[in-house]
Amino acid sequence: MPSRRRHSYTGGSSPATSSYSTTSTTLPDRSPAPSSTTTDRQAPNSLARWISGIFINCFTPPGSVSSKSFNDSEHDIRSRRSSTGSVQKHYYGNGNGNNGNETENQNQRFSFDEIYAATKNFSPSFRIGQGGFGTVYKVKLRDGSTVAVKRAKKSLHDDRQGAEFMSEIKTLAQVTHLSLVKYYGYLVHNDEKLLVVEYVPNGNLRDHLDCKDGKTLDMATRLDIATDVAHAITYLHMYTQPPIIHRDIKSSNILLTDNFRAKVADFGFARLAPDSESGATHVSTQVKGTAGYLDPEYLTTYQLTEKSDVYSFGVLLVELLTGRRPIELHREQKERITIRWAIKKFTSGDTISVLDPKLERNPSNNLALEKVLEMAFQCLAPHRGSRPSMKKCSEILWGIRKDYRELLNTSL
Ligand SMILES: Nc1ncnc2c1ncn2[C@@H]1O[C@H](COP(=O)(O)OP(=O)(O)OP(=O)(O)O)[C@@H](O)[C@H]1O
Repeated sequence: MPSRRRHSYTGGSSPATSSYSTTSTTLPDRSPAPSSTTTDRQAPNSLARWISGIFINCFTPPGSVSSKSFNDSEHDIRSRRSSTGSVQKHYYGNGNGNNGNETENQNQRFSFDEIYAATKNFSPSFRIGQGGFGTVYKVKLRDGSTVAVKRAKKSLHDDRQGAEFMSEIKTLAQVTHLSLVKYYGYLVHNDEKLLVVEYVPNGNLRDHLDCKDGKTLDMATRLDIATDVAHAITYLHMYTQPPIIHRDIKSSNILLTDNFRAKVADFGFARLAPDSESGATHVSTQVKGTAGYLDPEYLTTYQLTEKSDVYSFGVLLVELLTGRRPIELHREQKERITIRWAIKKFTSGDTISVLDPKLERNPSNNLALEKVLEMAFQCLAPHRGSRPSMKKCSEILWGIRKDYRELLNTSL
């Protein structure tokens, strides 16, 4: 498992963007939602300071989430005071919530008891992952289907985590796309909260880049994955109403199918994007995401737009091509921040040296590296206004993939 690096930036020292220069071309933004915000502050000065800021500020103050993102009335949540005086919330769906099992899922095909039995009381042998939200289990249901169950950490069962949990559910419930992990439902049972989602069988992208299964992802597969992810985020930004900003695009949130197609997971941090009609912008009092992937302009302004996802996607592209994590602390200083190192190499004309050493140097791989990196650096522009939309990224990637295949076929 990759180490967890989720951090919340809580203010204090001014986080900063990099002083690097990107390639000069600026792609037109075709995103329908406004990506500029009411204030456009000065770009900060140093990526290094920004990174260190993240490490210094790596905590989330309890109760600091500003808004509860689940609408009680919409979901028939009935609050009542328990004998101990604490407020308990119960979720009623189809009326099948017997034995303390309550579910919001209208077409319930699983119950808490079933999941509890199938995992032998959440035995570690059914565990497939661990994240900030809690532990993930692989569960075979009685109808023969397999699902992934995310069990919320008990220590996080406070209002803050509750809001996050509801946020994830609400967001997931809205979206259906081949390249997004499907939502099935959730269960609340006493102090247990379980989120039930589509099981994606082939692990996460980070583990594959680390060759945990002993096999290297070839360039064609990496391009397919990049294209799938671009399509999924484009869908969130353009085809959901209101638009959804993922907020936590990273390699451990990219899950792979048996055919190595990508599905974007983990909407726990997702928030609804600014409403394009009203022109409102989301100003959050706390920044969430993962160190190394966070948009520096979001860190400075606290204003969230789709372009924050574009930035994280740029980091992900560099990770896909180099095989390196966004932050590699074991390396010498000048190579620790992978995007900085890659940008330096690219601008000095030494692009080829950043290619994942596990990949063959050949004309088609070199072409893909050059083209994808060029686009990645546009995504990483310090100012969001200079970044392409995800739709534009999808189009460019599609073209790169086509050129790559053609060159590959001619050189065979
Ligand atoms: N739907 C799923 N199908 C298969 N495996 C999954 C699924 N969801 C999560 N996993 C596995 O569990 C791991 C942990 O997932 P989780 O989303 O809880 O945390 P994370 O993305 O690694 O970290 P963070 O909490 O910081 O986002 C994933 O990296 C993946 O390997």
